[in-house]
Amino acid sequence: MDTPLRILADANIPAATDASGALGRVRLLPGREITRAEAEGADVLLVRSVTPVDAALLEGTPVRFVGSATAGTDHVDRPALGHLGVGFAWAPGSNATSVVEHVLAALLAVAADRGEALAGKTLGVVGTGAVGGRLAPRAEALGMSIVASDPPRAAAAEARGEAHPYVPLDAVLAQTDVVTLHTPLTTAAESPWPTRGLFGADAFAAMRPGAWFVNAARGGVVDATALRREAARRPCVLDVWPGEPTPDPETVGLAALGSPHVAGYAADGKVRGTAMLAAALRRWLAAGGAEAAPWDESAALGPDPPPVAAPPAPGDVEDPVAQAAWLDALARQAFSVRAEDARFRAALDAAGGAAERAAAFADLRRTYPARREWAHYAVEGEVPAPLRRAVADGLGMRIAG
Ligand SMILES: O=C(O)[C@H](O)[C@H](O)COP(=O)(O)O
Repeated sequence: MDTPLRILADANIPAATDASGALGRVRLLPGREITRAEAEGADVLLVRSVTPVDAALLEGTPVRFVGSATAGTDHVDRPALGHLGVGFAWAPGSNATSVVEHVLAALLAVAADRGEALAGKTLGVVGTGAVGGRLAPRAEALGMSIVASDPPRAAAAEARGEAHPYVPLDAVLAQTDVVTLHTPLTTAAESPWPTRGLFGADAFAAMRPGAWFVNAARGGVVDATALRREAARRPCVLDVWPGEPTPDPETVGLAALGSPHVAGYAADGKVRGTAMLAAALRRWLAAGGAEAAPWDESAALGPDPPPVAAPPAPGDVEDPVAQAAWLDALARQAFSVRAEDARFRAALDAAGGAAERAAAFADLRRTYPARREWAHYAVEGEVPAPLRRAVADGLGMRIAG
């Protein structure tokens, strides 16, 4: 290519310049400022979830390739991109482990704060893709039993004549102590099983009284009015919100734990997303005859974090309530959902109107403290035998010695 490729990237994509700088000239902008006027000066767009990508953004611009460093693609009109002949890549699964660990940290925190056990509870997993599929075995290792609903996977298995473990959503809601959402956000035009507004008054009414509710998928899967009512009735862990980036202040106030759509923000997951896009962009360029050396992402992540310390053994190591408290005390050394919740509430409380709240929401995400996936943590000290499986396979931390 004679003139350098003009790559316009969301400044919130870590190492975007390192990953793609060898391919062209990289310019960084906040995702919400990637407008049509900016796209007119770009050949390639690299975005995250806050940039709506559609014909209005791209038609008539030089953009020939769009990469989204995200697992979800509901901000991208993929048929429009196909129609315009614009290449597209995204990063499915890149941050799944991060979301799983946010959810596990939150479940342990809620259990510990309520003086309840996690072991022995039933977890209803709604959607068993990259996140739900990884969450289930880890929650099982914490002693939870799993009931899952996934209509697309159930239908595919049935079409192949295969048995499957899925039950209808109503059965999940009726049978479980905790319901956690891990679906994509889809409309009826996109899927026979649309999820937009899936959780309204009826779905909540079908849940057990007092059952916990977790949403780290997309805010639009849940109806805002129903959610506000439920947040007053049951422990709700909310990382995503109807109406993002301006969540309803009352719902925030009522939530057991809240955060600004950062469940997937472990550094490992974000860098993995960058690497997936960089590889896809290289493949796209190679198809047009331009080869470039692969990007080595290892330098983008620092060394492993320091070890975490096994808390003192509980008096009764077989007591599931004490076990949840012990696991929470261990997990929170790596990553504190309570600290994130406090930071979130303080920033939103300090913000005035909707515009200020939206700015605060974006700022919280931009300045999210560094977090690593738990596989990078070694646990030092004595891990009581009944908790070893929960630490190794549930939290996924390494037991030293
Ligand atoms: O879809 C995803 O990958 C996640 O929701 C991701 O964490 C969104 O983050 P953003 O692109 O908005 O920074």
